[in-house]
Amino acid sequence: MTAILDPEGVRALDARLERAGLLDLAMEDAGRAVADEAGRRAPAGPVLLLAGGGANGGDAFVVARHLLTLGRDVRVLALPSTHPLTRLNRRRWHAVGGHTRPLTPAALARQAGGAALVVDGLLGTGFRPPLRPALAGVVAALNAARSRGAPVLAIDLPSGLDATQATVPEANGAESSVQADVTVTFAGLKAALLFGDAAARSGEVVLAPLRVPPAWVADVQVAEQPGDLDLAPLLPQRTAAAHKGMAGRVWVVGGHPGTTGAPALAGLGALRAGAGLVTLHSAAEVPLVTPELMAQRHPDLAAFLRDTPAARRPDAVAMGMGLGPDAAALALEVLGWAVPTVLDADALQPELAGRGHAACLWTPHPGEAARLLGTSAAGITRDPLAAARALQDRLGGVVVLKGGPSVVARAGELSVSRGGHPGMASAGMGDTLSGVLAALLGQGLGAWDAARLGVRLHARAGERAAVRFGYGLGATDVAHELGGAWADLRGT
Ligand SMILES: NC(=O)C1=CN([C@@H]2O[C@H](COP(=O)(O)OP(=O)(O)OC[C@H]3O[C@@H](n4cnc5c(N)ncnc54)[C@H](O)[C@@H]3O)[C@@H](O)[C@H]2O)[C@@H](O)CC1
Ligand SMILES: Nc1ncnc2c1ncn2[C@@H]1O[C@H](COP(=O)(O)OP(=O)(O)O)[C@@H](O)[C@H]1O
Repeated sequence: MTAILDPEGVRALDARLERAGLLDLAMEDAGRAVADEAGRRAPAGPVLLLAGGGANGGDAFVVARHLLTLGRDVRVLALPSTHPLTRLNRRRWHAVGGHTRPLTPAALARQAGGAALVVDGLLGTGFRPPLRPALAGVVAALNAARSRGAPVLAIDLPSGLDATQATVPEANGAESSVQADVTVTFAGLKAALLFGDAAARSGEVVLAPLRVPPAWVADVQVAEQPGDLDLAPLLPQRTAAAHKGMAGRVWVVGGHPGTTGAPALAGLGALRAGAGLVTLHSAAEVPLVTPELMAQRHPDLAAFLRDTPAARRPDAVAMGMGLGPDAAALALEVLGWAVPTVLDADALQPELAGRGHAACLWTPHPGEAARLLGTSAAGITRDPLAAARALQDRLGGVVVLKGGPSVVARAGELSVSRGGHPGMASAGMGDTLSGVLAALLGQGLGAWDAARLGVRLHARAGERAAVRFGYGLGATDVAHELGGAWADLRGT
């Protein structure tokens, strides 16, 4: 399980390290991890380090000392600092024979010329946008050096990114953040390293754990990112005596004239994620994508749902895909059954807020999330963790805010998925996910576990299918890889 930290959490962790007399050692650990990565990335040639005034700059001085003691050609350009540990590590750097020159855009441009690697230790989690103009010139000079061929390694976070934001802060059209090739981050991931344009600025992300009790990090995390090893135990198990009635009866309620493919894709997702019996209920004629699915057309879908006796209700429902304008009323009918239910697409309506139950799983993409919260999609994607928290507050149950990566939220807890493929940005992909989630609910998982496992299975299936289809990936291709994704997780 990997922690996701925000600046407040980092400050709390720092305070705890300080009380324990371990902060100096944490900076030493951090700098050593960066020096190791720098050695791997650039085994020979000069290394240029840029040190800012805060602890991020202190890390840079530790890196410089370690590389120097390994016999490397090391140059340091630094801003003045009042930070005690940064000053301490600057003295240690000088004590081993190192030199420091003042950091200016011109000095950077000169020194970066022959560098095998430039290490960005200007700003980390302590940075608050907007970037001051004096540093904007340095950031621009660093990006220019990179475009002339010098690879850039960022310490903790590329300078100029706000650790909590998926967007790159703006600064009057000037370069506002560093473009890194690799970022070595400490103790836990930061949201900026995971989401949106900010993540694209970070390059490859390497996590360097600090040697502290894991509970110290868990105590301050804002979210977690489970690994496949964490999720594998959630996979439903069957004995040889299993029969279809034990593997979950799933209903898909969706489709409307003109949007009949969506429920079919959800049905396929449910089938491939192990549902024993999948029935599509629709007001329209749904295409038969595979004969294992049963499809029932109801001229009056509302009456059919209303008249379904408790004994005939399924183990789980996925509803909303292509369901059309009556979706909210139909959803209210199904919510009254208190059966585990995935609400997607047209069933994601603001009037359903507060009408759900604990076994509801809401699966908005950013556009639907914006409709539910009365905000813009840009507002949602800027801070997906905050958006997922707000959606869960509003809707209750469990929320999957879809994206690459998706965020799963339940009361007081956030989980960020990993993996997937940009080829999954294609129509119908979310319909398949709804089916997967309903299948897991139908096999007895709770909404939180079904969401975390289902999102990962779907993402893994996408990774597998992308090997063949790349950006031409279709939702059915992903559905057909679900069995392989399941086997991958079981084999971890
Ligand atoms: N607990 C942890 O996770 C650890 C964190 N460490 C390092 O500590 C860093 C955080 O250190 P700090 O809190 O000192 O903060 P930073 O070093 O990230 O930033 C503070 C510096 O940025 C400047 N600054 C802030 N806003 C600015 C703006 N708008 N324009 C220009 N300059 C601005 C400040 O004047 C100050 O010099 C982390 O990113 C990481 O590199 C490591 O030392 C190891 C332990
Ligand atoms: N770039 C990406 N990386 C990983 N997964 C992605 C990416 N883009 C989309 N996805 C996944 O694909 C699905 C898209 O869902 P959605 O937008 O609801 O599609 P639709 O409404 O067409 O069915 C979500 O599960 C999302 O997490």
